[in-house]
Amino acid sequence: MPASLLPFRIGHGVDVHRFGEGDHLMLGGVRVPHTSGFIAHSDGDVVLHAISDALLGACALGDIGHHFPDTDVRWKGADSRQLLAHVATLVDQQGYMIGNIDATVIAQAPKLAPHIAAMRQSIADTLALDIAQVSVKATTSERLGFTGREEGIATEAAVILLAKDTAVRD
Ligand SMILES: C[C@@](CO)(OP(=O)(O)O)[C@H](O)COP(=O)(O)OP(=O)(O)OC[C@H]1O[C@@H](n2ccc(N)nc2=O)[C@H](O)[C@@H]1O
Repeated sequence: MPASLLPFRIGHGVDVHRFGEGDHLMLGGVRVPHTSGFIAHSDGDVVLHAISDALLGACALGDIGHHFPDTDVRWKGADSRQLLAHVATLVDQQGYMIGNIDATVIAQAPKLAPHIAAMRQSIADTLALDIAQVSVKATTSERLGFTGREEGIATEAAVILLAKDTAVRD
């Protein structure tokens, strides 16, 4: 079966950002106060980047670095919700709609539980999804590795896409 006719496509994305100067982090489109910022060309939103990479991966369209090079001045300080929204249009152009998203933030700090609901809503709003289609979780790495040493934050995301011509409608 040609890949373009697959009724479902899954994708997986990963992103990492190193802590640097600053007093907040952008995570899932939400401003989270912290003792550091991210070192990044854009706003460094590692959650939205991992989700964007998962959506691009599901469509075999490469990765965010290919679509939004960190050498392109257009993305300097960019709100990563713009990047995610653009990726969503690429998914739509491929004939797919987003089924659901599950992102896991790997961070020793800051405590993200208070911000999860806002992240889910921000992602759902950006992608015109119901919040029930968007999951965001957080976990520590038990103080192991670069995340455990609070050198940065990683995020992994999984998505499933449904072919629009086969998606079950209400
Ligand atoms: C979002 C943006 C916006 O400019 O920058 P940041 O705000 O994160 O800095 C970029 O899209 C962030 O792209 P991202 O993909 O995370 O950056 P990197 O990890 O540095 O990879 C940049 C490019 O190099 C390629 N790459 C990466 C690692 C590797 N061993 N070989 C490669 O060829 C990747 O395919 C990617 O297209």
